[in-house]
Amino acid sequence: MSAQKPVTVTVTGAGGQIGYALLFRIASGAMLGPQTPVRLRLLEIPAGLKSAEGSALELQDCAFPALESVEVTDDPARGFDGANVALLVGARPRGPGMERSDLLKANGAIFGPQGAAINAHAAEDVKVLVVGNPANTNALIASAHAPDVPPERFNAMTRLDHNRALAQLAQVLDVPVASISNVTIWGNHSATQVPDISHGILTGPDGTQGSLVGALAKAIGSAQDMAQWFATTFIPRVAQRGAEIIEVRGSSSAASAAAAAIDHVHDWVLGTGSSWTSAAVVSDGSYGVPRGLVSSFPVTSQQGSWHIEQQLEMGADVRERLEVSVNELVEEREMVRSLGLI
Ligand SMILES: NC(=O)c1ccc[n+]([C@@H]2O[C@H](COP(=O)([O-])OP(=O)(O)OC[C@H]3O[C@@H](n4cnc5c(N)ncnc54)[C@H](O)[C@@H]3O)[C@@H](O)[C@H]2O)c1
Ligand SMILES: O=C(O)C[C@H](O)C(=O)O
Repeated sequence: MSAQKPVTVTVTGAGGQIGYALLFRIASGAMLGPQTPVRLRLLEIPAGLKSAEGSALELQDCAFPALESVEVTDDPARGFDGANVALLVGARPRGPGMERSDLLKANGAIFGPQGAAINAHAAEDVKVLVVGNPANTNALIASAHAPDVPPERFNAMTRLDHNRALAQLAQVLDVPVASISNVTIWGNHSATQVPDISHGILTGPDGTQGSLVGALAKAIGSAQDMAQWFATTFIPRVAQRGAEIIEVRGSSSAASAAAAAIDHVHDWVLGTGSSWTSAAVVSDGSYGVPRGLVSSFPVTSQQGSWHIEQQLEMGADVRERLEVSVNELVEEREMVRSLGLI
């Protein structure tokens, strides 16, 4: 994707909460750079069209220099036609009394056909980020219906979990977020996700780098207190932050989810540098995660492709937690298989 060439970006669920927080940042150039012309396609179901059309009017009123066009449609063939980047946000939320299998079934009916439409109509270089929950397995479903698109191009979003972890750490250490690097979220975007700080680096104001774990032990009191804080405060805080937001706000995270989607695609397309981030990508078998599952890993991006960081040492605790999260992904895959969705 060259910098000046127009990029077609499709957003599903564009009339929803995340859509409203996402569209204006894409159009302003926050995702692909201010010099990259963007053609936006807003894909909705009929019930969401009015809301998406309202956003299209507001986008026009912003007069963003990089925004070439906006089109609203409820036709997936048109919505994904020529798409270079597709953000699959629209999903069926969990309703009262709904089981996980009901949710997977309802979303299979969305992500299967959308995967097929991407396969048939998107640009050859399409990159797909699934945000709608359950994101990892929805990405698996969409990818299964797009046999001509390499599975590496279907990602699920764990960048919000990654950003949440960075923010919590920065707060405890009273340092800028940007001074913390090489933190990882492993596994599923669910309460079983595995935040891991064991390789974390803290960069001081003078550029010197030290161990994040060491700095935390100092800030919290001792290595033992730090381990206790990590297991009983930090991990639940990060892994259950989505539920906390729902409780406090009355609906799920929207602006922070949109910001994370912007970060994910920005880094995927424009590169990460040497520090890694977290993204759910198709497993190549690394770290014992079964091949083909969409699982979160530490990743860097160069020239538009993610690379899973290799040969990181993994402590017993991280390994055990990852096994639980991966087992959940395996169960979800079995469930969608038994429902005939993949
Ligand atoms: N991965 C993450 O970190 C993360 C974070 C926050 C939210 N989410 C998930 O993102 C999803 C969207 O959240 P939201 O707050 O924007 O929800 P929302 O209900 O406000 O909006 C969803 C929109 O999707 C549309 N939609 C439904 N089915 C569609 C289809 N087949 N095609 C196109 N559009 C369709 C709806 O009409 C609605 O406008 C939810 O599944 C939520 O759980 C994920
Ligand atoms: O947790 C949720 O259900 C919403 C979302 O996935 C989040 O992490 O905020």
